[in-house]
Amino acid sequence: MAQPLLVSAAALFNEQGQVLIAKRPLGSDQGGLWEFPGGKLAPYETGLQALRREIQEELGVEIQGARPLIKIHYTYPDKTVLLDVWRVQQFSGEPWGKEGQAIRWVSVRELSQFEFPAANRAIIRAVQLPEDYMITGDFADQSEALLRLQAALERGVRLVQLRAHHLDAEAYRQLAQSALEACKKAGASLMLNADPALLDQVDAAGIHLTGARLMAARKRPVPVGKWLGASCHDAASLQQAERVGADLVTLSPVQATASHPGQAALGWQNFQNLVNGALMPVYALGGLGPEDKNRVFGLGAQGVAGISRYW
Ligand SMILES: Nc1nc2c([nH]c(=O)n2[C@H]2C[C@H](O)[C@@H](COP(=O)(O)OP(=O)(O)OP(=O)(O)O)O2)c(=O)[nH]1
Ligand SMILES: [Mg+2]
Repeated sequence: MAQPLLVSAAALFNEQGQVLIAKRPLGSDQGGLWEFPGGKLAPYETGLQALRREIQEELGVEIQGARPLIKIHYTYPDKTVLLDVWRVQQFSGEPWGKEGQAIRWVSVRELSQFEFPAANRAIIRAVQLPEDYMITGDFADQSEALLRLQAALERGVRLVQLRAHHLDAEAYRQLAQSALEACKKAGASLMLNADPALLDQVDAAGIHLTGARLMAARKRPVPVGKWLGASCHDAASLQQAERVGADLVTLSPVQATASHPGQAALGWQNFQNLVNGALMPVYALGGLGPEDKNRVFGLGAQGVAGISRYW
């Protein structure tokens, strides 16, 4: 296969948390579609060097701080691109369309309303999703679960998976309804680790499929506009997640954990190789906490998911 075209691009954020998008000129590749500004690496440039140069050339701003957001290897009918996307929150200068292109600041929610090249689907998810994904752990009763949830929301958690395999369907539904109210008040998204049909009764952000539900799914089990998450452990489950249109996945166990004794750990090298082949944001799960985020960003992951260190 031909070498992929190496491209660096920036998700540039302003202080209001809006992200900058630019319109590709008509007549260019993917012309007329919106994009994250950036461009092709010159020979011998690193991704970050190309990013700095392209953002200066296209927007007239100087990047002061950037971290890896997501890498997407995507094959179009005529070419394969490797898009190396960075999250840029510190820069100097006021961006303007130096090459005559239209630019706009939009909220991350609004991003879904603009037309982007096909490779950008996963990038948009990565821009919209937070760095931490809390999975609920043990609790004695509903009130303890809600207290722990409330405390986590106050610590800043914005994506929560309600995992409670010991509850029957009715007890789970009741807890999910209360958890949803708490999450909505905090501006957080709630993922139900449950039968996708429960979304008809509990208007949560989405469904997180267990490994077994993922492998049994034939098509995307949730409507557009809801998130679909899935638990992956290897290349086959990542491929299946891609096939059913998952928006995000957890990949585990990166390290051995007390909650899943006896499961062999992937280790960092396998984790990185699997993330490189994934076409959606990947959360590292298994024995990790917030202090591991910088390491996992460097390996191409969205962030860290966890029970023990978050619950
Ligand atoms: N910059 C950017 N390119 C994208 C995005 N999504 C996507 O599929 N691409 C593709 C389109 C192009 O084939 C390639 C980027 O090339 P480019 O045209 O921006 O390269 P460049 O800025 O160096 O442009 P030029 O010097 O060739 O005019 O990656 C995106 O969000 N941003
Ligand atoms: Mg460009």
